[in-house]
Amino acid sequence: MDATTAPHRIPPEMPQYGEANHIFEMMQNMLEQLLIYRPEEPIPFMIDHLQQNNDNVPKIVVLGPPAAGKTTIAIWLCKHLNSNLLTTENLIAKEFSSLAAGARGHYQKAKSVPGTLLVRLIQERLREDDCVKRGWILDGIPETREQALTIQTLGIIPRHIIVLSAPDTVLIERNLGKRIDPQTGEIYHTTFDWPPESEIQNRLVVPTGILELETAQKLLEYHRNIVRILPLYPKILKVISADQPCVDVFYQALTYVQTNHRSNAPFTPRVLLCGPVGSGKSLQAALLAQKYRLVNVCCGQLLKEAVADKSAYGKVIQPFFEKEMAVPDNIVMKVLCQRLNQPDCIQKGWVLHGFPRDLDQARLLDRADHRPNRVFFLNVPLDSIIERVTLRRTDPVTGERYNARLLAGA
Ligand SMILES: Nc1nc2c(ncn2[C@@H]2O[C@H](COP(=O)(O)OP(=O)(O)OP(=O)(O)O)[C@@H](O)[C@H]2O)c(=O)[nH]1
Ligand SMILES: Nc1ncnc2c1ncn2[C@@H]1O[C@H](COP(=O)(O)OP(=O)(O)O)[C@@H](O)[C@H]1O
Repeated sequence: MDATTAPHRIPPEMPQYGEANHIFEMMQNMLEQLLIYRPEEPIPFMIDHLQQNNDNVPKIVVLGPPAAGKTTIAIWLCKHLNSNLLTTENLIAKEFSSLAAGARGHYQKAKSVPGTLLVRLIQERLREDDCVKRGWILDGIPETREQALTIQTLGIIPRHIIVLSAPDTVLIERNLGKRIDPQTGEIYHTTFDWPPESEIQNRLVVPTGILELETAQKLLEYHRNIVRILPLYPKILKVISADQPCVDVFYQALTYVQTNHRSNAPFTPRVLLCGPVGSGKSLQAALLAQKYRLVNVCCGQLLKEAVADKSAYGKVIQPFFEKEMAVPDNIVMKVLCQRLNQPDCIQKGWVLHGFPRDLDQARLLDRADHRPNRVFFLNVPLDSIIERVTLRRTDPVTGERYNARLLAGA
């Protein structure tokens, strides 16, 4: 094959650098902001965007019916993630803001704020330094599809959306026990979350809007709106049952908001299967290689092939095989790297098993820039291992491995 038609050899360090530094996601976020804001001067805008370096700060929305625990969970997430809580109440309470003053007027009259005004308040708040640097958590906003669409067009794109859910009857009952600490804004409950300190107990107040009929009306409004909002966020939302202890809801929410979504970045799987002898590494490797068109790299097999081919490395390895001694790590690494550096492994990706077998070998693999991006440990009880290995049969012609019990049953 002449040089002009040979596949371009992509050094493995290129895709690995892109993955390790999330270059694709960084460029994708910047492109998104450019298209949303369409700045007159794109280059200064991009420089400013990159200097903000806030692609990975929390950008969370907590939705749910009344009494589901939105505010409770949002407050706990804010504390844990050191981020900023945005609620209708604290947005309109903002001082020295004509927008907020206008919104307070509406809220005092109708106990609600017009959607367009609320979204402008959010936009104003998110431009502030603390939200840019430490992210934000929106509690119960957007309330309608129209608000969600306006928020999106303003470039306010959440990274995670938590949707709490619980039966209406549970929520109506639960809301009756809601109590608020007027000093700290903390939320408690007469049954599920009563403060131990008598000083706090004595100053708790009963919030408005928690009576059965009021909660039932809010539930109707919520159910009417939520079914029109959720389709706008197909890939970034998680529904969590709020009909369980607060702490359990919180940890499920925290786990979710701390995961990164699968990005559209080009991804070359470099899979490592670890596990004791007989745990099924070879079998799973063959299945993964077939399903995802990966190169199946069995370290033991590579060494045997080198010896069988009488290659330069094979001649060095053979004496170790004959004496049934472990082949030195540096020689194993040379054979392995020779295989992993081949175009098929770089372009298709690989599933490696039988190496590393210890920490020194793992460090050698890491230093050789063949870092796996998916690692699985096959954990099998000892008695199963013993049964499998004793029942293992290998086809001397193909090298295929079988289980005598499964063969007998075949
Ligand atoms: N029941 C059962 N048997 C399995 C499974 N995976 C593998 N085996 C059998 O267990 C034996 C060992 O499987 P292998 O895939 O060779 O295990 P391995 O981890 O590659 O073993 P080594 O290469 O020696 O470390 C074979 O006889 C397989 O047929 C499994 O998931 N369930
Ligand atoms: N998972 C839960 N189990 C029991 N009570 C809860 C739970 N989540 C919240 N609460 C209580 O229910 C009441 C309403 O919680 P709140 O966070 O204000 O809900 P929302 O903001 O969704 O209206 C509060 O008294 C709170 O302590």
